[in-house]
Amino acid sequence: MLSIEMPGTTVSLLAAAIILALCALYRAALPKPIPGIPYHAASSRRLLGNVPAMLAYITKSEGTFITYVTDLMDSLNSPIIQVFIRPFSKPLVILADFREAHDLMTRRKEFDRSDVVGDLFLGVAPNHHIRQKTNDAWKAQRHLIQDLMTPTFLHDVAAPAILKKVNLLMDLWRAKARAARGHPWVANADLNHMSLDAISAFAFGAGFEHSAVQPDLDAVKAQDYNVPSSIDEPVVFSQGQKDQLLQSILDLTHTIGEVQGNPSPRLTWAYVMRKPKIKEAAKSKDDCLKRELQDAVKRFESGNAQDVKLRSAVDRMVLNERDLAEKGGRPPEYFSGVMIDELFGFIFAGHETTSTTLCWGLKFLADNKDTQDRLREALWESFITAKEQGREPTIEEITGARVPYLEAVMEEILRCAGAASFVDRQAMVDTQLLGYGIPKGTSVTSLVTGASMMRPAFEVDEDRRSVTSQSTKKDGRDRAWDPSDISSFKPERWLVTSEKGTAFDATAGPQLAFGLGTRGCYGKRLAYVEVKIFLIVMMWNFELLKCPPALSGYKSNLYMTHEPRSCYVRLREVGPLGA
Ligand code: HEM
Repeated sequence: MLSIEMPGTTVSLLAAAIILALCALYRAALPKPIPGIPYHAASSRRLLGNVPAMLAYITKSEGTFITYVTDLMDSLNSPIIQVFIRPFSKPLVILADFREAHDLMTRRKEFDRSDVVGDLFLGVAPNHHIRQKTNDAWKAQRHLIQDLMTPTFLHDVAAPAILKKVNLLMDLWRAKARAARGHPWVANADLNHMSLDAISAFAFGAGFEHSAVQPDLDAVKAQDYNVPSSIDEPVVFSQGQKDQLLQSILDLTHTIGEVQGNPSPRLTWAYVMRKPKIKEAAKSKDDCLKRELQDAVKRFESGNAQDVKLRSAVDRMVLNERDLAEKGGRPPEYFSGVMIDELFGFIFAGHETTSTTLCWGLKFLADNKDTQDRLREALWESFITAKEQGREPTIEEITGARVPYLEAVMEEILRCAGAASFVDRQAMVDTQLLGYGIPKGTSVTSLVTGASMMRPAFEVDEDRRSVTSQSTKKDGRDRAWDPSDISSFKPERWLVTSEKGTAFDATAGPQLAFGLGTRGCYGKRLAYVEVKIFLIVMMWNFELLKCPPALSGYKSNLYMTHEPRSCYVRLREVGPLGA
């Protein structure tokens, strides 16, 4: 047997070298606070930074990362703090000040899309433009999905398809309301499935054969339900079996939530994407997207492209790629990774964000009867012909209507929900924020429902603000909510009254729900269309009754979006079609 003998001094030197290397590694992993920006002192001395304190807080208070940093900001009395959540990485800077966030996103060229967001979608859509910095490649890729948010496309193609899906949800709710006989039931999945059907209809057309709501409706109709003895006890409805494709899509989007806030997202993705279930889900999703693209290409190639009616976002993207290829003198790449990921992007960016917003909306409306009554009155007045004829408003009536109170309700739901709870940017150079030095590469995340948005703002010395932020104030273009009712759900804050009457003012005060600036939400207009159709049709058909306090809490979960923990509905049929 071969044995290696080492002299004692060599062993000691080796041991010392290992100890030194471990010490250096330990030091490198320890948080490196950015000078001046407040932080939790004890966390700065721990390898895992704020993570242990945050987990303890979340367990104790049933809070989330959002409530943790909000409380930390309060205790440090600062609109800007830093937290340490990734070993070996720069601190994450958290900002809760609308004026500075607005300035940073709309006027400060030193900030761009952050790597944190890029990492979040790495596994499911590595080629999606959300991961790119704002450069020529990003601009070129956005051409692929141009014209999808024009009023013509939204009103003529998207809205009718979405209305069909909302109507299917109304059928489900009629069936449930009749079976529930005044009892509440949990509605998160209903809205989640309707939003998945709606965004799929936008992406693939109203004729897309997969539906998440239909099996739920079939399941409710197939069963007799016994209601509990107490009227406040919820009825538990069984869900239908989803087909393989929709289940795959749900599984894939769910993985994004698992990676959110993870200290090493790249490693996690490498692991997650190798799981057999997720690998299979990704294949099933890719096969479906390729099939949809192939069908669209075939339709356009078999006839005169000008005469083929646009049915979906896939159709528009195929035409865009054809035109871009022609202009660039290259063959079209209809089935590239970029086309596939951009298409899937509609779903991962537009599905849960919208359904979570609607879940919060149901809660706010159920708990604010006056708002609900006023909204229904405003809708009855706007769609007077439909009401008199005892029918639902048509899609033309819906898309053509401007109802100030409805717009105010939508804006207020978006403000209070904060479904996408952070808006990220990254410093591309060494720069300044609220008077503190921000090293190049630092990610800065703005809280969508933090101070100045849903809580009174922190005081900030004017001279700590950026030059551009100061000039906004001097020009009288800064906006702030009245701190006395900033936390309340109050649609009226978005209305202005003049001698011409009452109008909706989108600039009445701070709003960060869709981010801001060049990298603000691409799908914002589609989201408004979906929320508008849903609210009109839902208000037309149902009254949302208050649920018992035990089912009406405002605690939330933070996965991919900021979701209400309990979203129950108790529905009574109303209106011209009501019982
Ligand atoms: C109520 C629903 C929605 C909310 C609350 C929401 C919110 C957001 C937010 C906060 C951002 C980041 C903006 C920024 O960094 O400034 C974003 C980006 C984005 N959203 Fe939405 N979104 C919604 C619906 C949609 C829909 C329906 C789609 C597509 C069909 C969509 C597609 C996107 C895309 C592609 C981006 C990335 C844009 C870029 O990086 O250039 N979103 N969204």
